Parts: sequence; structure tokens; C-alpha cells
Amino acid sequence: MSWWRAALSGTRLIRRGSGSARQLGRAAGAAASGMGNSTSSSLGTSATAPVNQIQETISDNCVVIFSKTSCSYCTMAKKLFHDMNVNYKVVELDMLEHGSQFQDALYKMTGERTVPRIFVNGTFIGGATDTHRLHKEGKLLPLVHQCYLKKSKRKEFQ
Ligand SMILES: N[C@@H](CCC(=O)N[C@@H](CS)C(=O)NCC(=O)O)C(=O)O
Ligand code: FES
Repeated sequence: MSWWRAALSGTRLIRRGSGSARQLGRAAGAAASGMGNSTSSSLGTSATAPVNQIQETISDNCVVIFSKTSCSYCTMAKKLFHDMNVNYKVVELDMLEHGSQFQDALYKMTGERTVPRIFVNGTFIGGATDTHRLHKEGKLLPLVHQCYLKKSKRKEFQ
């Protein structure tokens, strides 16, 4: 099933970044972002409230971009992580049947219902402009590295 068909049918509502981002992720970003796995999230299963589904997604994935396919700000944000060789998870809200409910939930969680809404290491870091600013200030990659540190610590104690 193609990702968008899955998204529309509600079986698998999250897809990875572009294929090449995935490739790069395996080489470098996977280690850097702690996202080398390919778990699919339960986001979109109707039994759970959108806020909880978002919480689960952002705690399972180092970088999560809530996006719309038609939005060039979103494309820019994806390109930023791609160019940093950081793997990321994208949730295309315009491909979700209840996308606007997720936008409402994001509003509750972040104070805005605009896209993109970007989370790193479980924390909201802002929209496209904020994220580019963090990158320019040299603060974005250290945030991503936090996921890796957390993950290697977990391994240590297993
Ligand atoms: N400064 C914000 C601008 C975000 C923004 O205005 N997003 C528009 C699309 S570009 C939006 O979400 N509009 C409402 C919607 O699509 O529901 C950012 O950089 O993320
Ligand atoms: S840039 Fe136009 S919808 Fe985001």
C-alpha cells in the first residue's frame, strides 16, 4: 500500500522523510538522531485522543515534523533536516482524515495551529522560521544529539 493511501485509509498515518533522507539517516543521521528504527506510530487510530497520539509520536521519534504536503515552509523544514543528514518523521496533516483535529491538538500543545510544527527530543522547538534560526545559531544539532545521548544511556543500563 502506498503511504498516502495508507494515510487516507487510516492504517499507517506517518511516513518517513524522503527516500534519500532515509538513506542518509542510515549512514549518519540514524546515529545522530537516534532514529534508526522504522516503527510505525499508532497516530490516527481513533480510540486514542489526538494529543495522546502526538505525545506518543514525539516520544518515539527524535525529530517529528507536523506538515502539509502543499506547504513550502514545511518543505523547507524537511530540507533543513535532510541537508543535516538527520532522519525525521513527517506527519502530513492534510493526508489525515482528522487532520484538523490534530491541528487543534497541536494548538493546545504549542499555542499555534500553523504548520510546520516541529518537535525534537520530545520538545516543541517551533515552526519553520524558529527552526532555521536555531540552526543558524548552531543550536539545532546539539538538540538532536540529545536523543542519541539518551539512547546510548538507555543501552548502557539494559
Ligand atoms: N512563522 C511560521 C509561519 C507558519 C504559517 O503561517 N503557516 C501557515 C502555512 S505556511 C499555516 O499553517 N496556515 C494554516 C494552516 O495551514 O492550517 C513558521 O515559520 O512556521
Ligand atoms: S508556505 Fe504556503 S502553505 Fe506553507
